[in-house]
Amino acid sequence: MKEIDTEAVAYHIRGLLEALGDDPDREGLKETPQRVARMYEEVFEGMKYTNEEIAQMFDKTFSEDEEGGADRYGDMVVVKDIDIFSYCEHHLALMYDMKVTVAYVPNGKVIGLSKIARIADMVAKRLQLQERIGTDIADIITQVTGSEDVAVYIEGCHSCMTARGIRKTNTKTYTQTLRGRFQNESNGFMQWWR
Ligand SMILES: Nc1nc2c(ncn2[C@@H]2O[C@H](COP(=O)(O)OP(=O)(O)OP(=O)(O)O)[C@@H](O)[C@H]2O)c(=O)[nH]1
Ligand SMILES: [Zn+2]
Repeated sequence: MKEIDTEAVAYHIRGLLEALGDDPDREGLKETPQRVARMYEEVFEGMKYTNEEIAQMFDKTFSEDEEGGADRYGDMVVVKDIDIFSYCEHHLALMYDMKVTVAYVPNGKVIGLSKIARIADMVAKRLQLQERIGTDIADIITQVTGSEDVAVYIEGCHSCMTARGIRKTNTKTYTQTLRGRFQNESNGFMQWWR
């Protein structure tokens, strides 16, 4: 774990306000550097942790006996429409209206359902690519459950594409990460997408 240097963030936000030609000492901006630093500490919390540390943090699994032996039948667990926000690493711009669907086939251990949403939340709280949010979630689910059969489907809007640049306000991006048996048998998963 590493801390975010909030003092340095505040210092640089002040410099940014100056660079934009504004007066960081005027009434409305006086508190802004500290406020932004506190906000960044919250929205970039995931930058404090590696994927391994996030896996340890949310390693709440149950053995198959307790859960009725779902894995004996190769049953799939799907948690659908986890809503997240993230920030694109190219523009520091918001990714919004994002929904994540995670599926996996338990391999002796099932993970607490809320932990799947917590993992998605935490990896989104980084400077990200939509593609990498998917691979980060899949890596962590595999580490926690020991299952290689993981799929992650993400839809999202990128403000760097909607509010500026190409300005395609209705455009959504869809990404999928398919691991293990989902690479060959993804049909059963795909019916959960929408
Ligand atoms: N693959 C991927 N690309 C992204 C993501 N978020 C933003 N981008 C893209 O990153 C690219 C950066 O391109 P650049 O040409 O360096 O930046 P730019 O001049 O601002 O590009 P425009 O957005 O086309 O104006 C753009 O095409 C963005 O749309 C993401 O999550 N995944
Ligand atoms: Zn961007």
